[in-house]
Amino acid sequence: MSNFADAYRYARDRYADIGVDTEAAIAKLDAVPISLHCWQGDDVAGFEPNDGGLTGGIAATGNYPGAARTPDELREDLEMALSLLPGPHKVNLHANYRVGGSDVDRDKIGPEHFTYWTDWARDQGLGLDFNPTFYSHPNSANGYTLASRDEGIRRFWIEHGICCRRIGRAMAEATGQRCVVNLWIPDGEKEFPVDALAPRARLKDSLDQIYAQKIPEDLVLDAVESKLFGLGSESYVAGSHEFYLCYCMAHPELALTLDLGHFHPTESIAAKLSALSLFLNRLLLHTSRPVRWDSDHVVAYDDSLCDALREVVRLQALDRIVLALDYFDASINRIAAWVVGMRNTRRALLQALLEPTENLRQMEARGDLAGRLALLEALKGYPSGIVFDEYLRRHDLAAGNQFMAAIYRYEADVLANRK
Ligand SMILES: C[C@H](O)[C@H](O)[C@@H](O)C(=O)CO
Ligand SMILES: [Mn+2]
Repeated sequence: MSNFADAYRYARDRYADIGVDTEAAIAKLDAVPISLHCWQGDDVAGFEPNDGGLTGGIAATGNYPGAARTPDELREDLEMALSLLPGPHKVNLHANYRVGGSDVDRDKIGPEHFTYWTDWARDQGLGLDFNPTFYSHPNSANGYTLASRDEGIRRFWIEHGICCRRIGRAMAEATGQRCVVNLWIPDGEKEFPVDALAPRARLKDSLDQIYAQKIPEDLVLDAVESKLFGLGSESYVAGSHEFYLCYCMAHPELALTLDLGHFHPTESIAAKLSALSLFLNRLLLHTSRPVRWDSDHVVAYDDSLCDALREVVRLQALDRIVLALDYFDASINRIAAWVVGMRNTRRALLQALLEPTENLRQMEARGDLAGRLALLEALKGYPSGIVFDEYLRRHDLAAGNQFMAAIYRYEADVLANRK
């Protein structure tokens, strides 16, 4: 028997001793689709003519060579990354990644501008998620979109939001998988405004118009994403956590999006989930990693990620909390950024599925807090990594960082030619 098989047998038995079935955990893990964000592949540039570069208070720092420049190159890079990833995936697109339709602006885009992606996704057996793009456009230049005091600007962006839900529905119908349409706007200011209410009242009215048309939830799940600050909106964003939390309470068909980089560094997303899940039907987690600010670093296998996914599993909420990656690191090979971040996210989910949660709950209920502590601390030394390696092996994927060999080859053969 191989060392790997021996190692997995050992790990399986260790977990069995504490009442955890590693086979069941692997099966659950392999059923959870996680959304891979296209915008890591080209530094959030998109394919529209755009002299103004990336705006909206977000930044992709670094200039590692080989970023995708065309839809074909981005699709090729996505396929390369997906070939190194186990489990089901969706690809997350933004509206400014449309192909064709240069004669129309974002307030008039339609499903016909995304057939390049829907045809591809259907052939690849992938689901698609979608995002309206409320930045990197002349009509977002003054920092406001759906909360703008300029009614012409606000109308333009309301129409864009309505178009994008229609496109999301078409993506679901084309792929046979529900499309999550996540709305995030950059609207905000460097200094706290005297009238902080009016932009939020306008945002509420804009959202009411965008979500007026009901779309069956098996086709589209609408999500709204809060933020604490952005570059140039350090003191105030209209779409704050409180705003969207209240909006979702009033519109229970919506999902609230929590981006792990969108809160104060001391805030725990994990600690929020149980309270939110009592009142909201749906949540969307953007796995990201802030370093000092919302710096969108590649997701690391760290406490913030592991705690959040452990809570999702403890809440038995994998059917109600959707997972999507969101970061953009332009300082390293972008395929490696996708693979590291996605493997870490799935590995953290597996670790959560390998917890003897019911056993721990019973200890807690009978007041055996020492026993709970002892088991939780012991779990930190259990071989979840060996179980993940077995999961990779079952997908014909090498363990550890061996995937880098293929990425180095791809860089030499493909990326290096993008001059
Ligand atoms: C590109 C995404 O829409 C964006 O990253 C958003 O999800 C966000 O987190 C902005 O800070
Ligand atoms: Mn996000």
